[in-house]
Amino acid sequence: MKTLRGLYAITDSHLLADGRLLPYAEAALRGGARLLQYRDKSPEEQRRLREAQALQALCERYGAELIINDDAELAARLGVGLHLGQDDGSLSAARALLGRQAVIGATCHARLELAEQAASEGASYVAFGRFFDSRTKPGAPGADLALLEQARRRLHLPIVAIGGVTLDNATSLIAAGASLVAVIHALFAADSAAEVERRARAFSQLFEPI
Ligand SMILES: Cc1ncc(COP(=O)(O)OP(=O)(O)O)c(N)n1
Ligand SMILES: Cc1nc(C(=O)O)sc1CCOP(=O)(O)O
Ligand SMILES: [Mg+2]
Repeated sequence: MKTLRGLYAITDSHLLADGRLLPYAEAALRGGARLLQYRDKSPEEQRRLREAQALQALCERYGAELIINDDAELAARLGVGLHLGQDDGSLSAARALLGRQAVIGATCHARLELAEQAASEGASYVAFGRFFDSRTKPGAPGADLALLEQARRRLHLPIVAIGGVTLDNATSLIAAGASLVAVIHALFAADSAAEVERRARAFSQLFEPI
């Protein structure tokens, strides 16, 4: 399995509509994103399959991990990773379905006990959030930096920080213990693929030793 550290780019069906999904996702990968999550809530199975396959090919080209949001069957069909929220089905069942090597992540909001549970069920990483005001998910429960510090001490898994992450606040999350920062708006709400690449590179550089 690849090292789970760095920028975690998450697609958004509104920001990446009108032909932007693949060029903007590729720009994020070119800028150094290590994980790319396909997050599309639509019921259009055929389109979702086609898009996920195209993203899989891109991730392979750039040595990154593709993670499917919510949909264990699609992840199993492609043989890629999966992210599950608290209401998205059983993590143990997903681990059994996808096998030992798959990257499987779990949303833990601001609750360490959920992270410990996820770890015991075979999660590869745990995600905490929302740390800041989020344009994408304004109603997500809040989390703070003290939680990240506590999680770093208690858990032995990569920790993802999500929710309103920007180039201005990501350093505080990394310093508090985040192994990955997951970003939608501050990465993909951009006028060009070149700008997405510039932002992705800037996020990625925050993880480099000085
Ligand atoms: C990396 C990461 N962290 C958290 C989430 C949120 O998952 P969930 O609570 O299931 O909400 P939706 O994204 O499905 O709306 C995530 N997707 N990725
Ligand atoms: C999908 C998601 N989950 C969250 C959580 O707290 O679990 S916050 C969030 C949205 C992240 O998007 P942005 O970078 O635009 O804030
Ligand atoms: Mg979900």
